[in-house]
Amino acid sequence: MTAADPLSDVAARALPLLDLTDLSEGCTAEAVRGLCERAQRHAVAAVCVWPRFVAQAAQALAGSGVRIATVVNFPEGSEDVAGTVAETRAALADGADEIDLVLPYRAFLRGDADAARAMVASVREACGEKLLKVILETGMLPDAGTVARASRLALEAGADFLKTSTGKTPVSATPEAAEAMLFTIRDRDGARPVGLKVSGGLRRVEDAARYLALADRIMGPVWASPDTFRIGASALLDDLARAVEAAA
Ligand SMILES: O=C[C@H](O)COP(=O)(O)O
Repeated sequence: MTAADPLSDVAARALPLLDLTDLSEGCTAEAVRGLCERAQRHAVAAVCVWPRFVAQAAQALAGSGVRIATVVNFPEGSEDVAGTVAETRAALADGADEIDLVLPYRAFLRGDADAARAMVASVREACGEKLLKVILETGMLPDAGTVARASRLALEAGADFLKTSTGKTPVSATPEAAEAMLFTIRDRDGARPVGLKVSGGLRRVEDAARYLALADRIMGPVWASPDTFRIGASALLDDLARAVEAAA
């Protein structure tokens, strides 16, 4: 994917990679019903909803191929391990396929890497075979070197995906952070497949194009698939759908 690719091609490629998200404070069962309908209509990768809506989404999307993601230790990253593990187990029991865990990034920044590692390892264990994405909250990390260190910690503790942001801080995904995460994924030891989810503040098809181009450049043009690359967004679907429809 390059800057010269038509936006309709970008959008067609991005739709099956989308984690269609509603993590708004005032989210309602009615909003989740609409979210699930749109997710199914556009065959996105997953919906990402608050834990209290997982059972509803799992029921609405049963047999559709759209996966159910939810968030734990979200958005502050400061819950305790036992509570976060309990939250994870409850979400899985309700039908979650994927857990998006906020790294205790404040502890990590204070130098308490052990606390951050223990959280990821404990939730990894609770997840079993289910997908674990670890949100680094890169907008709160001071530089690319710190993003790379947090990425390595999360991968070593068992993350299946690195994810940039909660969407709740002033700075969300940036190309610089995504690049540092992709380099860490590419250069890690071991053959276990690992993916990247860019999230937070992505609104336009051009945003998707920028991150897909980055993934293609660093990981190669056939790497990005729903198993390795997701775009988490609450307000991107309409622009993607418009671009696809405009070309039809
Ligand atoms: O996990 C994804 C983010 O919460 C979505 O952020 P957004 O509302 O800025 O798209």
